[in-house]
Amino acid sequence: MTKASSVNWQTWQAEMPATLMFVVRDGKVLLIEKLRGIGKGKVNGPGGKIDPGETPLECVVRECQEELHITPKNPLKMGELWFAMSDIPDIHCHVFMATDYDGVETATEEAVPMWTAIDEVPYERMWEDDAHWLPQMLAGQMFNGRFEFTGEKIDWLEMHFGDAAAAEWKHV
Ligand SMILES: Nc1[nH]c(=O)nc2c1ncn2[C@H]1C[C@H](O)[C@@H](COP(=O)(O)OP(=O)(O)OP(=O)(O)O)O1
Repeated sequence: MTKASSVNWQTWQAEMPATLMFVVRDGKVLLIEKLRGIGKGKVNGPGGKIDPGETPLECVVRECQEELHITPKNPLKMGELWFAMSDIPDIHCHVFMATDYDGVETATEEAVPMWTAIDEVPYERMWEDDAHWLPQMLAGQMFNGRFEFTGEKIDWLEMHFGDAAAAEWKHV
């Protein structure tokens, strides 16, 4: 990106903390078609808003239980995403991966499960930022990313990958 960010990221604070989970097994990733909330109609991982008093890890497990009736085992934090939005609250999203889970993935009022080959992830049906970090995360890299959106379009972005990126997370 050539233009400068219009956000002061040193002082920026999100109005909404949130989470995402990507379960990966046998070369496939468990995505959802999201039926309500922010990003309704898009493909994403399960996840949602962090409740007051909840940790990101507690939230992502609860959201997987609510949305898909599964409990991910040993979730590993992989990244943080900072979204400065134009028309919805700014979001600080904690992204996790897991390779195993209890339960049977089940469609609910919130989500329809979609096992997808890692090389067939439908980025055109996802938030625009996902193509900037999900391939790298699925290849095992930790990351952080800052994005400015107007509506659902990215105006500016900055991504970092690797251990140095994890050192910049605002929350462990
Ligand atoms: N730019 C973006 N890219 C992305 O991949 N996920 C995003 C995103 N912006 C928001 N999300 C996700 C993160 C989180 O899982 C979700 C937060 O909104 P939701 O409305 O789904 O929260 P909840 O499931 O808690 O909502 P309700 O239960 O409907 O109140 O949206």
